[in-house]
Amino acid sequence: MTFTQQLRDAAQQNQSMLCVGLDPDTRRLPGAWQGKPEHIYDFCAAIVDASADLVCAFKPQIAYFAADGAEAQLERLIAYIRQRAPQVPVILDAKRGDIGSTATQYAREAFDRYGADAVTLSPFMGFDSIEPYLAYADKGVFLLCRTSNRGGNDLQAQRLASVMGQPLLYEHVATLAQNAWNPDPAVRQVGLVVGATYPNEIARVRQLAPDAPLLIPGVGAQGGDAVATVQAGWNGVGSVVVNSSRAVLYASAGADFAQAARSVAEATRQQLQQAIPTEQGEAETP
Ligand SMILES: O=c1ccn([C@@H]2O[C@H](COP(=O)(O)O)[C@@H](O)[C@H]2O)c(=O)[nH]1
Repeated sequence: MTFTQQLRDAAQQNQSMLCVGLDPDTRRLPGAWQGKPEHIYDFCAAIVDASADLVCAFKPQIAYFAADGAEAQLERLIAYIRQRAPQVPVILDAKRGDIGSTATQYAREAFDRYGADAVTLSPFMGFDSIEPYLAYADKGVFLLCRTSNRGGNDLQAQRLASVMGQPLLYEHVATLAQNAWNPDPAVRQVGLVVGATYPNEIARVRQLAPDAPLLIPGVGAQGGDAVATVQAGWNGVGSVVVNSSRAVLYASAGADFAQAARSVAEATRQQLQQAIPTEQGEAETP
């Protein structure tokens, strides 16, 4: 099954556009686990248990595991998600980008070692840095397009004088993902990352890439507007995957952390679903 289909099925089954981000900061682990990297897996597995029926994807951020030498726990966690929630795809947030020979190794890391279903990539080094990932036909990639941080403007909002129509850089990335960098439109392996903090840009990206899956971080801790995000990104065709990490993970620092995480995830899921334009409200979640 293709990644896009897997995403659609999970969204449909759980009636959800919510992706829970797994960003385990050891300083914020609950109770006796605080400051103990050996409990990263336990914490994330409890979050998975608490939210598996509420999400369309999980997104582990590799930095939080690698910084503590916890890669083995990340492998274990993804294997656990497979077993606990086989219908829910895993997007490895690694933001890789390198020449083809090195990208081949990064692709092996994401897909063979960790068993992720998709990975985030920087498009900065061009199509040959993306190609090794596309060789895995059933996997997906999300290219950084208009990121959620303010500094994203430094490059992504620059106008490209050399390209016909003079688009902004992020618009050019969206157009590439929709066309030239999307070798098999039927499979649609290439999605885009757009920040929930920039709804106008989400709408523009959706216009340029109507059927690309959009991974949209920035609701919750970064203050992005969940309703505006769905209104901008939803067209009934391309998947909308809205990530929230810290707001869910650290909803409580106490023994009730998993229940509190579930409550926030459930409220966010509902808010996103209710924002689907009414004439399509009962339609299949793409
Ligand atoms: O533009 C981007 C791209 C990726 N991220 C990642 O998403 C989560 C957001 O975490 P929150 O706690 O919900 O703010 C995090 O892993 C980032 O690395 C992003 O925020 N913006």
